[in-house]
Amino acid sequence: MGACTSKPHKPNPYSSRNPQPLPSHPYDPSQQIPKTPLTPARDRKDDVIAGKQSPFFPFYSPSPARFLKKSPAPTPGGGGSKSASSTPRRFFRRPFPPPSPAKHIRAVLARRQGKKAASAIPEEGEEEGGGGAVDLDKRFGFSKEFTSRLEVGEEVGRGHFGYTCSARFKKGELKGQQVAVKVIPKAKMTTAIAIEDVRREVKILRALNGHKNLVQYYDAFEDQDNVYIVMELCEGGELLDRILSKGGKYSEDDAKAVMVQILNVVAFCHLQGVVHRDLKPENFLYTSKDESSESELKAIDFGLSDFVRPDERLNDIVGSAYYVAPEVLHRSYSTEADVWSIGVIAYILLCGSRPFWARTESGIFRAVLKADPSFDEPPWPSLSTEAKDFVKRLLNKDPRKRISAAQALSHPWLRNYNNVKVPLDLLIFKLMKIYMRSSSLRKAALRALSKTLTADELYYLREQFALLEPSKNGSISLENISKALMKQATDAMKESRIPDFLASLNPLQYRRMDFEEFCAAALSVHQLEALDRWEQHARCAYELFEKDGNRAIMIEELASELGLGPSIPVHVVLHDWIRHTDGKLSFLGFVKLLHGVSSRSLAKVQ
Ligand SMILES: Nc1ncnc2c1ncn2[C@@H]1O[C@H](COP(=O)(O)OP(=O)(O)OP(=O)(O)O)[C@@H](O)[C@H]1O
Ligand SMILES: [Ca+2]
Ligand SMILES: [Ca+2]
Repeated sequence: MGACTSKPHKPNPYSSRNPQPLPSHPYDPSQQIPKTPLTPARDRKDDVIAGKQSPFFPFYSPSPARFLKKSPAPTPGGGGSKSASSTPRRFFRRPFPPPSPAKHIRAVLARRQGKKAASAIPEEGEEEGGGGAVDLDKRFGFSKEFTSRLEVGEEVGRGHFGYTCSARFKKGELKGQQVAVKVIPKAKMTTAIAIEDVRREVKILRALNGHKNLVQYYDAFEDQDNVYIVMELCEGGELLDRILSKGGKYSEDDAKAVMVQILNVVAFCHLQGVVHRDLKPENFLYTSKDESSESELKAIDFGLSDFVRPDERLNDIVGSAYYVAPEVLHRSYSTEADVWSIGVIAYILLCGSRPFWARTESGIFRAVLKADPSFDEPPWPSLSTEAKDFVKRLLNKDPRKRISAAQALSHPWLRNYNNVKVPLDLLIFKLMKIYMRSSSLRKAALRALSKTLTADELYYLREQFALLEPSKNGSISLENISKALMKQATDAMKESRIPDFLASLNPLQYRRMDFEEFCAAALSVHQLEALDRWEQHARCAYELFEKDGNRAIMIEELASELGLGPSIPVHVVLHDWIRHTDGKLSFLGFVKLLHGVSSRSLAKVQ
């Protein structure tokens, strides 16, 4: 057992001598999360230490989608919305309570603690170390020399899965170096999933080491009782505490400074094929307490993170309720889910309250799925149009319409802030892959659409094209793409199979692509569709297409383009899309063609 746990004044809350009290009725879906006033971190941590009733440990895990099936439960104080599409905010004269520590979704805890049903809920203390955990292999292959290498100091923080102490290397080349050690008790790892999570947390930290906004990883150790993750000590505290100390409101410039750092590290993770899945202000730490200095923000806690292949959708429900994206609740998501969480953080920074709030977990989920966050109440009317547009684009409920982290850094609200550099975005390669597999007809339609892009919209594409270092004649090939990716490669890219994905861009091996074609290939039709001016774009593009690309087509040709199988009566479905007079595409057909094969049928092809 690490020295951390033997400190008499800081008892280990994970020890069976100090069990977390269970909720009085774990089944009660309306169980209230206690109202959370402006709570300094110290108090809430002390609450846990003192063994008071914790709102963080609901032990029952009903299907997180169950709220979709039943009518919304009325919630006291008007916190729940009566109509599915109304935001609970409208029932409040005052803003929501200020942000407070986020709770993990029940399903996360249940899966990781091995609770299959309510009847499986153990008595207090039963879960600690024993039960089903006996035959689990809890060997990680980490060094066993923790106590000889490090001297442990004060506790500096804690979460559900671990607690963190300051420490110092006793010997070796890092001798004297102050570090942080996250201690994860093996007794808490009662399922294979929990063990795998810890294994992956270390693997990801190790692979991603080196980004300036990601906590630096030094080493991992283990003994009989714990896993120890040794990393850089961030002395400036959690972003959440900074938000609370500022009364929940940041100036736009202060919010930009936070956003740029968060987006930088998240864009980097996404390029590596890592999705964090638990982005919240508690999981960003400042390196120093000094607000005026160069204190940097660091992402921590990759405990729920995973590798995701470019074409893959994840399905396990993971995260913290206030920050969880709608598609996570629908069990089909990828890196865009992190961008949603960043949107929630941005909303909180700018106005001081949460965009989706209710007293119960199911109430929060309903709001996330159905409610539109308010941008009408103060201080929103006094904030810049760009700031509002930025937050709205992050909080688009459709992940295909949501902008990526790299795109967020090129949004007008941020693009001129402090020499922001737009990083390479995997999204362009995903879109290029679909483009290359499209028919010449769809390519022509996309080309027409790309000609309608405004200078503002072209900014991101220009930046991405420049990152691919085109040749002197202004074109790129597969080699440019692989070089640009290799420059950024870490071990994580292998895990997330990005090299395999690159092979799908093989047609570019034999030809080059100029900027004009690149725009057609890398533009996102779904994202453009989310803009107010979409109709204009599409009409204008259709006119251009009429001049250059429209031709009489066979219904079968269009059906195959759209991935419609022979069992579907294509004549009936597609009739509206073809002009009767000349057999060419109608406007509706043109728009359908722009969208191309639906992602579902594309997944089948792969
Ligand atoms: N490198 C660090 N430097 C300083 N403090 C840290 C560091 N890493 C973690 N902490 C503190 O410890 C707390 C818990 O760490 P972490 O979030 O990794 O644990 P967790 O159990 O996985 O949390 P969660 O409940 O969010 O899943 C952090 O919120 C932070 O206050
Ligand atoms: Ca955490
Ligand atoms: Ca965690």
